[in-house]
Amino acid sequence: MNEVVHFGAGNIGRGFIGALFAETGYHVTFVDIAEPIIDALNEKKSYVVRTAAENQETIAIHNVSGINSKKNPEEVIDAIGKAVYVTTAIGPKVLPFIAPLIAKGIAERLKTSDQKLYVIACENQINATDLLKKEILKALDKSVVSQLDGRVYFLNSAVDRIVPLQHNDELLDVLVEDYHEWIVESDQQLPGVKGMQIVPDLAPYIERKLFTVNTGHATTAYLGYQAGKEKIHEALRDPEIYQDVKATIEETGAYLIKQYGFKPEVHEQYIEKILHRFQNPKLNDDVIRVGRSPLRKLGPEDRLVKPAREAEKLGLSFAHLAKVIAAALRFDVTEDAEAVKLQQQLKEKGVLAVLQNVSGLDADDPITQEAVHQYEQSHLLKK
Ligand SMILES: NC(=O)c1ccc[n+]([C@@H]2O[C@H](COP(=O)([O-])OP(=O)(O)OC[C@H]3O[C@@H](n4cnc5c(N)ncnc54)[C@H](O)[C@@H]3O)[C@@H](O)[C@H]2O)c1
Ligand SMILES: O=P(O)(O)OC[C@@H](O)[C@@H](O)[C@H](O)[C@H](O)CO
Repeated sequence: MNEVVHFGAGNIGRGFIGALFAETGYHVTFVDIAEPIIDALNEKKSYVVRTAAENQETIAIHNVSGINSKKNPEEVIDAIGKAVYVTTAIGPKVLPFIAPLIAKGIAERLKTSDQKLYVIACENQINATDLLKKEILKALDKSVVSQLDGRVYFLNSAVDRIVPLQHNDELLDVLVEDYHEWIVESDQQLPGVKGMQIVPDLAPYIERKLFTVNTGHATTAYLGYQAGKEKIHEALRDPEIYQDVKATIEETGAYLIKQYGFKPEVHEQYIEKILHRFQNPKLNDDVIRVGRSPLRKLGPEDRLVKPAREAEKLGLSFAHLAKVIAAALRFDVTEDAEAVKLQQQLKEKGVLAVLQNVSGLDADDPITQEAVHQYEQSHLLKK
């Protein structure tokens, strides 16, 4: 049986990427640091994925196991030696921490195997695999780096499936939406995986996904949080929030259409489909999950600031995006380490310094000015 090593046995790992591999017929070794999940994987060797849909589908996932990378890194190195794919879904900021172990696995593998290995980061970040590759290369000797060509391939990808926080009776089971899309950039055929789509140029796909699904999601979360909503579908029941979310992804849409030549009517259908997905009450998705890690989401290349800057460059509207940037600054969730850091920085340094340091936005940038204006307005609103 062909082998896959997947880092991150969390919601997307078990509910999407790992599940697709297992359904295709691969054995999936999940690598994680969450002991209970790894123990349960090794004990049960299976779990169930259920779709949050009217006609619920129940998919039994078999041929899975786990390795705790903190306790047994040498087992991870062995598993990489036998794998066809190494994939990740752990969050982009964690990639640099797992890269040295993947590098060790690759170095050992190259001593004995000529089989091709495909490395794919499945994270919500543009070119996440490039980032992982850079970190892996840093950890490898030059003599090993020179052997990678034609043997180890690093492929960027875009992943789309909403998997909320889980509240199931069984620890490993996962509730997911039925919609899913996994697009991998490659100029050659890859060993088959059910549901994986291969394209020669990922840019239009990843930007369309990140700047529509994730921009719209973040907008719902941050405006929803400000309005005291707990759930994404509840936030969208508020007509004002719904209008703001739609207007924000119309702004990113105008940029995407101009940049990539998407047909406006087709893009409009894409937007409508996404709004429909967000409103699924069976997902019961939390505002706090979707708004998580606001420092990452306010980053210069992420879902809010990047499309605002692109719109600005093209002379398009960015007022709604600026409003969401302001709302993100109000995300004050004590369980979220980045939200705590953000609020601390706002208190100590002020909003202009935060927008400069976190988002790379200068004080005299019209996006900054609009965001600061909205930030002050939202303060008045809150009181
Ligand atoms: N949940 C979604 O709807 C969704 C959809 C598309 C993409 N994504 C992306 O997928 C990635 C994972 O998201 P998620 O929702 O599955 O998160 P999650 O928190 O459910 O899963 C992440 C897993 O990574 C593990 N992990 C953390 N640090 C680790 C380390 N050093 N070594 C090994 N494992 C480690 C955690 O223990 C956890 O099990 C993120 O980049 C996210 O943006 C999520
Ligand atoms: O995972 P994040 O924190 O980058 O973003 C939160 C959600 O928007 C995200 O997980 C979506 O559910 C997902 O990207 C849908 O494909």
